[in-house]
Amino acid sequence: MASFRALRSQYASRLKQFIASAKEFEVLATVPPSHASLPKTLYVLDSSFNPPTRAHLRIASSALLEQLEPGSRLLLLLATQNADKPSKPAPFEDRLAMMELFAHDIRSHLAAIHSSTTASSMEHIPTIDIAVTKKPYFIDKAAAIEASDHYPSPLEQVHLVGYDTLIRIFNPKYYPPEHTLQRLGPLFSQHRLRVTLRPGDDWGDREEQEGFLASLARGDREAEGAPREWAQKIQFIEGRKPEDPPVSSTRAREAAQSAPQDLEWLVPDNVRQFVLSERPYSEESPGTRI
Ligand SMILES: Nc1ncnc2c1ncn2[C@@H]1O[C@H](COP(=O)(O)OP(=O)(O)OP(=O)(O)O)[C@@H](O)[C@H]1O
Ligand SMILES: NC(=O)c1ccc[n+]([C@@H]2O[C@H](COP(=O)(O)O)[C@@H](O)[C@H]2O)c1
Repeated sequence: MASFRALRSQYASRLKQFIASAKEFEVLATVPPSHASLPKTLYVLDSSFNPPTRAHLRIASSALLEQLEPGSRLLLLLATQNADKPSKPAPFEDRLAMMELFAHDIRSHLAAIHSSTTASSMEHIPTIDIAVTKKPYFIDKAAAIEASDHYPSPLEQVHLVGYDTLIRIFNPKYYPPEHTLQRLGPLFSQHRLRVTLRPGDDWGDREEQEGFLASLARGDREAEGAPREWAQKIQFIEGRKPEDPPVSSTRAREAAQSAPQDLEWLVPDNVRQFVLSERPYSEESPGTRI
């Protein structure tokens, strides 16, 4: 693995080229870098990776463990523009460097689980792509990935999101000028969502979250343009256990500033080393921002 500084500067220059280009989506790196076989399923984890956390690790690895076979591929996707937060002149290169370190964390995690069940080889551990997009909405991210010559076509995408993001995908305010959910049609005709429950004060308890899918399946959202059949394209996954503390990037950024010992359970090992060594969230650092 390259040094943290070298990683950051590699990504800074690749990112600059991407931003200056007309491209909407680009794979900047692949872990491991060798030529991988063509994927049959593409799992996509879109995040701000600010920083990648153990929640992201669980979301990605539980999906990949469902079918640990050659043919699954994971795409870690960073959007240079967010649906809600204003874009800022950003040192995204820190996040991209952390995404690459996170890719190694995911592969080590999968290898450790795999080797405890079989005589292991890294061959079965999925390849991970690190990519950027200029598109903030999932419908456009999915279309930009489809249009990319990096992957075979057609290829089913499984978007890995938390419950809070599912709610936002189903908010008609994002789909002007008609503001109907029909715009999600192309996403659900070809792709799926794998949603991790995120029980808590902000988004309701587990029963309330499961109620979302039941309501969609009953046809309660058809007047807004969401046919009941879409419920079959959405899989709900158990989140953290009630006794475990909630993990978020916000909490990891706070820990980096005031309780670095908590980073141990908030972020995976390689990411933690980067955060402790490069201090992207310290007051003086130009990397501090949401
Ligand atoms: N603890 C969690 N449980 C379930 N889903 C999660 C969790 N953490 C993140 N996700 C999901 O992972 C995706 C990427 O997360 P994101 O980068 O927004 O992390 P975050 O921790 O919510 O960030 P921040 O705290 O900076 O708002 C989103 O779809 C989000 O819903
Ligand atoms: N309707 C949508 O597709 C939609 C709505 C809100 C957020 N998003 C995206 O979800 C991702 C996570 O957003 P936050 O970092 O704000 O939690 C971002 O890439 C954001 O642009 C998409």
